[in-house]
Amino acid sequence: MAHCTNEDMLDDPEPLSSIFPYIDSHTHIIYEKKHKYADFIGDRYLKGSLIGEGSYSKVKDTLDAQSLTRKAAKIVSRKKIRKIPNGEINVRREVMILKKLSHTNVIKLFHSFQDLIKDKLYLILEYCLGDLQTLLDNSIMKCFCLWQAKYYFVQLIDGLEYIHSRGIVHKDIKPGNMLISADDILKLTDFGVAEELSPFQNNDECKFAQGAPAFQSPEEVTGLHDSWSGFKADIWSAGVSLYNFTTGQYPFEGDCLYQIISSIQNDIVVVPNILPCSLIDLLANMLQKIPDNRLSIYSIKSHSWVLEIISPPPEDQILRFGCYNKAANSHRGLTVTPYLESLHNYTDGNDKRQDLFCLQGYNRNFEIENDFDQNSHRSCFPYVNTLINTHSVVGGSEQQISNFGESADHLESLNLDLDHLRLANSVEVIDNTAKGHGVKDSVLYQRNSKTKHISQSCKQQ
Ligand SMILES: Nc1ncnc2c1ncn2[C@@H]1O[C@H](COP(=O)(O)OP(=O)(O)OP(=O)(O)O)[C@@H](O)[C@H]1O
Repeated sequence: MAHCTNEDMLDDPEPLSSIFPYIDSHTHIIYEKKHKYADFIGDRYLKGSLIGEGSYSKVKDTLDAQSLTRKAAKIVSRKKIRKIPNGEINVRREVMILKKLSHTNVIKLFHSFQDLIKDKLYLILEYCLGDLQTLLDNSIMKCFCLWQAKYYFVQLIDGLEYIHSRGIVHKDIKPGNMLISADDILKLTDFGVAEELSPFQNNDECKFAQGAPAFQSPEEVTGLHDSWSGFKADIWSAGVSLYNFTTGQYPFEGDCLYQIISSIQNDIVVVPNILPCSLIDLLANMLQKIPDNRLSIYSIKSHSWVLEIISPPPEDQILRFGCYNKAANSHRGLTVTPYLESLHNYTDGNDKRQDLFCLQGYNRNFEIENDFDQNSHRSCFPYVNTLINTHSVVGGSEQQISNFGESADHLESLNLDLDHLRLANSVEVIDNTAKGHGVKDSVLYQRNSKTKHISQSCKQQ
């Protein structure tokens, strides 16, 4: 255990919350670093820190020890969901629906399982930086520039078109349920209240209203209808989301639920006239109170605002995760590092982690070039050791290759660039096409300011 006095603490970047203080000899406060024990979900997913919390779940940063990619583990407490009406049914429905879906703009579920002893359900999901609601809430203007609003809106419509084509009505479309991946792609999430239409049903009728009231359509909130078009209700919610993206406000508001419902039912939508006419027209037609008068996905995709090209604004006008907080990294640093250290009994002192510059690799047969002894390398760099070991047991399936991405940019998005492991630009990926799948293994590191290279032998399978 590392000890340090309170003077030492001044230079210690470790947040105080992770340090346990106690009093020694009346004069000094001695701080003892809280030990982090490696905790796996199953024998494959190493848990990192909490990245989000829902009403019955916690979402944790996770390293997939097989593919060495970053994932998000949604951990659902069954004890909590038993107290929520339909709680367990909703989670099971979400898993069932996600398993059937595969689209760029829908969150990917890699794995789901339960732990009967801990009474928990686990969903291993694609890792994202956060949701659009958080991004908007943390911005000054609370809205996107038109270019960025359109960038996300088009992806939202693509995602909706896909799920509708698979007979799924989302029922809870809102910015909080749109996650953004590290490569800035919108992912629809939270299918807990989604409805899967029966294959024998010849329409998209839904009977149960769910989701956030401010985003619900008039036909859902009034309670006057036995059923309504699920697809048109999702389009209404997408219209409310677009209104929010571009104005920072909601088209129908109120101080209480009754006022919101009354506004949705009765108020005419007012769009600020500083917005372009084509956008005003799109919003007005997506927010038509009569579902039959509302635009279809097809007409939204061919609407003039969607088709017209907007030039991107300067980078500082685009909202990014972390940009509202200068100290934060726009790609959150991987938080499993201390757990990896614990797993490998890493002790600091002469902190060789600082030497490590870049790490990326894929699959089998690493050879250590030049003077760097393999064994000392392993003891000095527990991370590399872990990664090499896990590589050696990984097969070369297409799935893993696609997890690894296609370019240096994409590799960066995998967020292996934690505090101690920074990606160098020179990560090399060759032939990522269906032809060969030959991803060139590469582990670059720097020691004593000298870049070295653990080279690869990439045989194609
Ligand atoms: N795949 C993911 N990658 C990164 N962060 C995520 C991921 N999934 C969820 N989160 C974060 O975790 C938070 C909680 O997500 P979760 O889906 O459990 O609950 P929620 O839908 O936001 O809340 P509730 O269940 O109360 O409706 C989200 O707000 C989001 O910021």
